[in-house]
Parts: sequence; structure tokens; C-alpha cells
Amino acid sequence: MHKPTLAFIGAGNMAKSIINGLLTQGYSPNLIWATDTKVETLTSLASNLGINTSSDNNEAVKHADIVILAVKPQVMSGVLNGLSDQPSLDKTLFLSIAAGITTSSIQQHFNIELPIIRAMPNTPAMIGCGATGLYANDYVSDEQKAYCESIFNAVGITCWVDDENTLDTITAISGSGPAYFFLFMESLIDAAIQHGLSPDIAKQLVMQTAKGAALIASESDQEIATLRQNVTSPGGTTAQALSVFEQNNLRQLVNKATTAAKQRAQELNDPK
Ligand SMILES: NC(=O)C1=CN([C@@H]2O[C@H](COP(=O)(O)OP(=O)(O)OC[C@H]3O[C@@H](n4cnc5c(N)ncnc54)[C@H](OP(=O)(O)O)[C@@H]3O)[C@@H](O)[C@H]2O)C=CC1
Ligand SMILES: O=C(O)[C@@H]1CCC=N1
Repeated sequence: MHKPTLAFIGAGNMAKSIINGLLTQGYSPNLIWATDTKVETLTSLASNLGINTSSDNNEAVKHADIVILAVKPQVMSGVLNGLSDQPSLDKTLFLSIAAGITTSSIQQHFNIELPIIRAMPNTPAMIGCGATGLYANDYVSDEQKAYCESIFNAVGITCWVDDENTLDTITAISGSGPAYFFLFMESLIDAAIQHGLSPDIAKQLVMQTAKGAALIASESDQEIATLRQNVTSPGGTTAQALSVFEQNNLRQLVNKATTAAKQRAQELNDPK
């Protein structure tokens, strides 16, 4: 495949994260289109990133080999209805990053069988540190799969799943996951401030600690539980803090939160 032209439908947080990641990796801005409802977003993308923009989704789709559906799930149906009359979609690959929306929900807006990939990326794609789950329907060619994988590999790691439902789990783990870690960091900064540290020092220490812990966990051969135990001196301070987390069922709470996110993904595909 020649290097494909990409059209991002919806240029919000996630689309911008991927676009920034791609440009940093050397993807040509000429090969990227983005649409949005907000003129100021489009003006700023065109002037700051040099990509092509339009407020007309059909205009961007006309130029695209790959249409990346990056609008909120709640508006997806309207967006797809607006694209369904577009001629010559037979060569177009649709790639949706919307939480919950299934490939068959997308397909039902069109008269021809379309190759559709569902991806669940996350915002660290912005700095090349993304994690993306991918699922392809039966009409996607190996070449198209390889291409989409390369888009997300350019901004982080990828994994394919065979069962589309697994993407809802991935949504609840790595799609939403950055927000869980941010909440924990916010909580630790708040605690540090309540215990007398200045906001500046609290933030610096918490950021460096989070970064250090993530780096050790991803680079070490040891189990994460072992790394935790290495910090936890018997009879020491960490043991006291961890026992408060365990007594208050942190693990169970995280599992409950994951279930809630997954359920929401399913509801987004099937609004009552
Ligand atoms: N944020 C994240 O971390 C992740 C998000 N996702 C998925 O990515 C998708 C986008 O999420 P996110 O970027 O956070 O959302 P945003 O609201 O930031 O971005 C969506 C953009 O699409 C615009 N839009 C709305 N209607 C249309 C339309 N008809 N045509 C073109 N553009 C339109 C919105 O404009 P307006 O604001 O005016 O409505 C908005 O700028 C969602 O489906 C979400 O599930 C997936 C993984 C992670
Ligand atoms: O909150 C959401 O619905 C989207 C999907 C994963 C992250 N953000």
C-alpha cells in the first residue's frame, strides 16, 4: 500500500494525541486530514501542525484511504448517516476509536460491506507511549491490518484481539487507565499538601515517583509484586500504608471500577 491518506473525523483530545504522535514520528502532514465542528480547532490544527482541515466530513473522506472515526460514541450514528451517501467508499478502510461502538453498528449505516477496524488507543499516544487494542472485521485485508497496526505502533504498543468484546475490557483497562493513574497521583499530591509539603514539591515528588515506578515495572525482569515487596521493609512505613489500602479493599475497588467502565462501553453501543 502507498502511504495512506488519513481523515480524522472529530479532532478532539484523542485524535490530536494520535496526530501529534504521527507527526513526531515523521508522518507527512499533507497525508492527514481532520474535521471538527469547531472552526477554531481546525484553524489551530492547520496553522500549528500544517495538516489539511475541513468542517465538511465528506470533503475529508473523499481524500482518504483510511477514515478514522474519532467522535464521541453518542454522535457516531449521526456522523455515519452523513457519510453513507458518499460514493466510492469501496476502497476506504474505516477505523473507529469510539468506546463501545461495534463494527456491526458501524456497518449497518452502509449498503456495501466495509472493512472496519476498531481500535482502543489511549492519550499517552501523544508522547509515543500509547497502548492500543485492535480488532478487525472479516473484510479487512492483511495489508490494511498491517497498515493500521503501523499507525498505532508509531505512537506506542499494539495488540490484536480476535473477540470484539475484548475491546470493551481493553477500554476499561488501558483506554480509561491513564485517568485512574492520574486520580491516584492527584490523591497523593493532595495528601502530601495536607501533610505540609508545598504544592510544587508535592507535585515534583509524586510525578518523579510515578515515572520511576512505571519505568522500573516495565524494565525489570521481576514481578511487580516483588518490586512492591522490595519497597516494603518489614515493620516499616510502607507496610503500614499498604495495609490501609488492602484493608479498604483497593483491589476489589479497582475491579469494580473496571466492571463499571466495561458496562458503560456496552451501553454506549446500545443506548436505551
Ligand atoms: N479521550 C480518550 O482518552 C480516549 C477516547 N477514545 C474515544 O475517542 C473518541 C473521541 O474522544 P475524545 O477525543 O476524548 O472526545 P472529544 O470530544 O475531545 O473529541 C471529539 C471531537 O469531535 C467533534 N465532533 C462532534 N461532532 C462532530 C461531527 N459531526 N463531525 C466532526 N467532528 C465532530 C467534537 O466537537 P464538539 O466538541 O463541538 O462536539 C470534538 O471536538 C470517543 O469516541 C472516545 O470514546 C478512545 C480512547 C481514549
Ligand atoms: O471515557 C471514555 O469514554 C473514553 C474511552 C476511553 C477513554 N476515554
